[in-house]
Amino acid sequence: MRIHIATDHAAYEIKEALVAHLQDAGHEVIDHGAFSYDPDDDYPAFCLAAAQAVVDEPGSLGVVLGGSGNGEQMAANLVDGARCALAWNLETARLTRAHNDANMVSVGGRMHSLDEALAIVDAFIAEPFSGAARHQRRIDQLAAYEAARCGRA
Ligand SMILES: O=C[C@H](O)[C@H](O)[C@H](O)COP(=O)(O)O
Repeated sequence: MRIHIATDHAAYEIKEALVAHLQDAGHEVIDHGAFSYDPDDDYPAFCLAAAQAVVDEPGSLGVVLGGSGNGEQMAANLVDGARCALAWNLETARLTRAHNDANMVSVGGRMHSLDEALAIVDAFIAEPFSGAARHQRRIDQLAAYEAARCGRA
């Protein structure tokens, strides 16, 4: 699977480990930054780029990392078509695929050990969307709002 990834300084080491982890698992990882450790960098540009890439490549998934994952999730969700959830354990990671068909996950690198963060991302990637009608109906309602807001409907 093609996976777009981004982080700011707060989870830079986790991103490096995650890229290697995902590549070892056979995924194609596209890194949208940060490309070096800079304690003063800002997450929006990295996360917006990753989210746009996910939307531009249906079937791909995205991972944004930061200290809490909060701002990274907010940034990603500003891109039309991005559905980014902040996952904070295995269950929230699985549920956002199964119920929300999330195409991106945000993880707070300061909230977890490295092993926990990797496991959260693994759980997110492994879980399929359930396809249940009630979940699709709700996703469609959000998409309709987004389309209207953007003048597409
Ligand atoms: O929501 C934002 C993220 O958690 C950032 O990674 C965090 O705010 C960065 O904080 P600082 O610049 O204090 O390292």
